[in-house]
Amino acid sequence: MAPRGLKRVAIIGGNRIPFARSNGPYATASNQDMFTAALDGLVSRFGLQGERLGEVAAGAVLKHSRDFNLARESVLGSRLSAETPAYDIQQACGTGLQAVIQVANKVALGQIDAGVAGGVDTTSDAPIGVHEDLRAILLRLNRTKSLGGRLRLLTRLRPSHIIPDIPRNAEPRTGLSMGEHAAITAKEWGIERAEQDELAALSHQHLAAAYDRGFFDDLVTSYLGLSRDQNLRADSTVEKLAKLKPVFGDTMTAANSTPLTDGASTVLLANDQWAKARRLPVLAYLTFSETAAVDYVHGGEGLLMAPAYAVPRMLARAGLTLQDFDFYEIHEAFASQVLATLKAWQDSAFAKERLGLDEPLGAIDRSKLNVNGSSLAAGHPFAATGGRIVATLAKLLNERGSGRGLISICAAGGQGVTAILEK
Ligand SMILES: CC(=O)CC(=O)SCCNC(=O)CCNC(=O)[C@H](O)C(C)(C)COP(=O)(O)OP(=O)(O)OC[C@H]1O[C@@H](n2cnc3c(N)ncnc32)[C@H](O)[C@@H]1OP(=O)(O)O
Repeated sequence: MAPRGLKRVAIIGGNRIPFARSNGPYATASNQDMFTAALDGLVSRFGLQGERLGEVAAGAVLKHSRDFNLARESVLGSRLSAETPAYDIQQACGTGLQAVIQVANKVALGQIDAGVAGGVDTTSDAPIGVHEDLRAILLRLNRTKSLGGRLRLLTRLRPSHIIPDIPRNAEPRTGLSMGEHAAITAKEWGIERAEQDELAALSHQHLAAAYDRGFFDDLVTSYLGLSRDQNLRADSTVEKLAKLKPVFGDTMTAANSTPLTDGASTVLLANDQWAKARRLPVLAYLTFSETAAVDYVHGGEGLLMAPAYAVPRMLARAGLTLQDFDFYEIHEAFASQVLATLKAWQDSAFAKERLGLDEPLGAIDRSKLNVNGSSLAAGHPFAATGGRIVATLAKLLNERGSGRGLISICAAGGQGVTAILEK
């Protein structure tokens, strides 16, 4: 069955709650609480009360088993029509952008007219598991009918069984944390401490300026007493950041690494006709996307370097160069990871040996990079970052009146999700 023709995918806008530092103001909020708040804020913003949308696609990187379909439960908790289908996806920190791409593809194919994509995460309410042996006993206990059998099982309980299984911010195949992996890449690419601190300080200064000029007034809904991203420190300067001690490798600190964060974001996507019928202006269009993965286990590539591969493939398909953009939104998992990616794109050997290209992609105009701040300042609630970036870039393009923006997000598991927005 062939589709009848592709439709343009319009980004109508986004809504998110301010991002909070882990174990801060959202410590008692669940993923479902936060995502419902972000979704319901989107409903208010765009008059979607009672609307039956094509679908809601969203996800969380860290999820309790009770949230087997977080997106659907959040729809039922929101003022969208209860007849809106919803499902969860997960691609680590690429989740939010991948959700946008999923919904966009269905809009493009004419399978749905409009949908919401989003993501949420909380490291304050991480899903703690129980000891494997205790789990086995509890499962058997649930199946055993006789009192004697149950009592016999209970005698197998040991004090060590109360040790919880807490999810680690680490790669299962290497045992190394994201920060430790990023530190290896930073060393390989010779990324200096000073340039990392400069990028981090700029992220804070840009985000603070954007809040001050009201840029986020129609993108961020106050929640649980927060009206701005809690991690934001407008007074961040390279001099202050230079004083912090390294936490990963020799150059990465708490300021040039993202903090553990809680938060949620949503984006409304639609075809032109749907938007026009509701008199909703289009901010920008999603025109291309690409996902890549690298073999960081055996292939000698850095864990967070997959966007360095996804972007050239996407540019080739779009017939564009790296310089053909007005804005670059490169997720700041770590300052060193952004800088390593930019350096790789300028490197002749990387172009030839890793990308199979004759020439490197070249440098970008750094004044176009993360102009309203990014994850180092806003924080990084893993699955919520993609929605934050898409909504921010769409609004930037709308403000400019025309242009093109590149989104690049690295993800755990050696993956990268990228996209192009145009006005
Ligand atoms: C997951 C994916 O798929 C892909 C990705 O995105 S990978 C990224 C995933 N994210 C991560 O791995 C999170 C990494 N971050 C962490 O683990 C932790 O935040 C961390 C270990 C880096 C730091 O944790 P911490 O020590 O609790 O940080 P915190 O106490 O806030 O800060 C340490 C110090 O730096 C200071 N500091 C932090 N930012 C600052 C700033 N902008 N200006 C001035 N000082 C600052 C703090 O004030 C604090 O100072 P004191 O010790 O004097 O109080």
